[in-house]
Amino acid sequence: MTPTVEELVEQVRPVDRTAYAQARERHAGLAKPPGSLGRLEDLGARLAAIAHRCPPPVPSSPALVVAAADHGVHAQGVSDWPQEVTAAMVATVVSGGAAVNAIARTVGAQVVVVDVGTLRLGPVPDGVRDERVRSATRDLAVEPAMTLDECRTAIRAGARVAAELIDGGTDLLVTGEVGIGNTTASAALFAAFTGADPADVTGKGANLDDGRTAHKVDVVRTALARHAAAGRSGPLETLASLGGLEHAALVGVMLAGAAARIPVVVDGVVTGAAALAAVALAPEVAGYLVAGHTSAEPGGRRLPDRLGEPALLDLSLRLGEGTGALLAVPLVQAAARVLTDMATLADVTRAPSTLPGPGAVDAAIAAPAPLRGGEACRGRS
Ligand SMILES: O=C(O)c1ccc[n+]([C@@H]2O[C@H](COP(=O)([O-])O)[C@@H](O)[C@H]2O)c1
Ligand SMILES: Cc1cc2nc[nH]c2cc1C
Repeated sequence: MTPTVEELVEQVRPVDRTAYAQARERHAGLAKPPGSLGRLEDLGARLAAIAHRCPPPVPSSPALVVAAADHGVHAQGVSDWPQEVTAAMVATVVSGGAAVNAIARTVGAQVVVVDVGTLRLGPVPDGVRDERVRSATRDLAVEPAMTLDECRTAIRAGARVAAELIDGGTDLLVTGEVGIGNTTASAALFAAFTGADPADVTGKGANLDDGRTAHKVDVVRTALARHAAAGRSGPLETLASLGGLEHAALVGVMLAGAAARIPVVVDGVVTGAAALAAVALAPEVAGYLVAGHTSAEPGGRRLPDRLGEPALLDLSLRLGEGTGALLAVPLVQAAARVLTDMATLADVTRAPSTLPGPGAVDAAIAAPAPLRGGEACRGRS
């Protein structure tokens, strides 16, 4: 039985501050000037906190979950593309021809496509996980996009897919999505969860021109006013009112990953909007999320602030699918491997003859404070 949304929230425990501190201390004693691996050290310490152990395991089986759905708000003219492109891109991803497949092959990640609500007349194609809740959301500018039940069902579908992957050995979850019109829903979620003005978090999505982007801002504004007029509401109501079925499914992926103490890499503005909803539902989830890249879409630029750390990459990507998150996978693996594989300064002191410059190394490593011992975790012995 898939847990309820409340049970999923309940299963998320805080990350482990002790493992974090141990990793920080270990970093200080590794064979490098302290702090010289910069943000890779920050990430390594966070991975230890996520795994509740130091050193953290080196992720070897990353899996990307691409959640797909369509959007009723498309009727407002907020996208340059027909809705059929969503189903077409789902078929492309499952057949291996999308950008995300090229990157997944490069970084050795499994790709799982989950249809939670695309518009289609027939069955979903072979190879696509069929978790359709309904055929597209309602128009969020005029009414709640989902009922609470539909929203819960999509969250639980995402959690179920993630839990099955984790049972099968996945040790790093990567989030992705496809959904024509979903940058409008994402902008609405960013505005609702951060208090930002719609003009500051709404962009051209998949190449909308300037005039129609201004109209898109108005649509987001209308949706927020409608939602506000409906009265005070919690995170689930906000997600159901303004989000998409793929946002909800990705919330489920994030909750399940956090519950299993597995890092979850966030992609662009769409998965970022899902991350805001997940953190609003279960604040401890934030500790398990890694911002993979900064999307060029304006909302995406705000995500790192909300997660409390800069994204790992900024390559001006604005495609979605999970492309930027997947590109960050080797960084996550390297950050963990540094903590498991590197020699310590103490090891180096014991074997100075293996390093160049007779006497120079001894002198150089005499300068840093020696390991205090006891607290730092051990990597290779
Ligand atoms: O994730 C992002 O940062 C991102 C930024 C711009 C566009 N997208 C993708 O473009 C599609 C939505 O664009 P639009 O203009 O139809 O809202 C959807 O399939 C997303 O995957 C995604
Ligand atoms: C072609 C295309 C590919 C995509 N991949 C993710 N969103 C997309 C939107 C479009 C339009």
